[in-house]
Amino acid sequence: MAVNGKVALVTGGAQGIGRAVVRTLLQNSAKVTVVDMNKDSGEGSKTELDKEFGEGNLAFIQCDVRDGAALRDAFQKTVDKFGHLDIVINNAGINNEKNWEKMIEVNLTSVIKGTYLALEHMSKEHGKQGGTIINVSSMAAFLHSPHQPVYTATKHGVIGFTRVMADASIRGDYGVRINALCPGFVDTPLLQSVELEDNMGKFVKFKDDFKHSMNKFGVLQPSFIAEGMMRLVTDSGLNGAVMKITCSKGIHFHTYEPMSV
Ligand SMILES: NC(=O)C1=CN([C@@H]2O[C@H](COP(=O)(O)OP(=O)(O)OC[C@H]3O[C@@H](n4cnc5c(N)ncnc54)[C@H](O)[C@@H]3O)[C@@H](O)[C@H]2O)C=CC1
Ligand SMILES: CCCCC/C=C\C=C\C(=O)C/C=C\C/C=C\CCCC(=O)O
Repeated sequence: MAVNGKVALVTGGAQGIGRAVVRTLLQNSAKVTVVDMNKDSGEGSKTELDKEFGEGNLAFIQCDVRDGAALRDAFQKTVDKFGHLDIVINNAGINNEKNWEKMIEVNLTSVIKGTYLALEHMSKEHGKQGGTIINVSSMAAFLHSPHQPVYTATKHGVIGFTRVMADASIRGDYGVRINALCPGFVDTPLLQSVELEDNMGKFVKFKDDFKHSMNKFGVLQPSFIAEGMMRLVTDSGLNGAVMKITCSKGIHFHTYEPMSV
């Protein structure tokens, strides 16, 4: 899929990985809606990106992705403003082992909601023209990040859900590609949460282990994750692929046994 003239919606796009992805989409002449709960960084980012790429290409909608009605409204507003929807990146995520029920809502339930809403606006089943969905998981889904049980569970969940939906899309002829992206450690504000009892709860006592892991595996830059994301968006041969990005191997794909049915 060529990105020029396409319309994208990125959750959690106000900072970190999401912001880098938004910037790359704008560089490639897409129209983009950022859906994020953080008003200050969302508006600040919009001001900067408007200066760089011109006004009218980027919309910011303040929205907590856990609020299903508000998320639905954000999708509708994107279509009302830009005319259609082609690319949805379910990226918003948190690290909070203390409030783990909230983390499941943000990291998994909202990815499911975002995927179903994306299909309503893009699937041929709904009379739409097709598109692509990328759900952000993590290398934690493969390495079972130590002392991070619920974060790890949510990221496993994102992969399972995404792979099944990719298969459903083929069988149902939705015309929508659905992929998961799994970065290793990335230099964003989320990474700093590892130091905080408010985020890690009783697991904060293992913060030195986490830092050791980061030193061992290395920390990626958000722009490199955006590069991987663009490959998933543009390569129409990749439905259902699970992309991994690490310092040691760069951008690569997880391989699975073929399904027996
Ligand atoms: N930073 C890292 O090392 C890695 C991050 N990831 C995943 O990448 C995704 C993005 O993470 P980062 O950019 O690192 O985090 P970040 O904390 O820098 O940015 C996350 C963005 O999501 C927004 N957000 C959080 N909860 C929200 C909610 N309920 N509703 C709407 N917006 C919400 C925040 O306001 C923020 O702008 C997450 O899903 C994360 O789990 C995956 C692997 C590694
Ligand atoms: C384990 C500490 C987590 C701190 C929480 C904040 C950020 C979350 C980060 C991730 O999602 C990534 C987690 C784990 C995988 C890290 C590296 C894998 C690299 C593997 C390799 O290079 O082969």
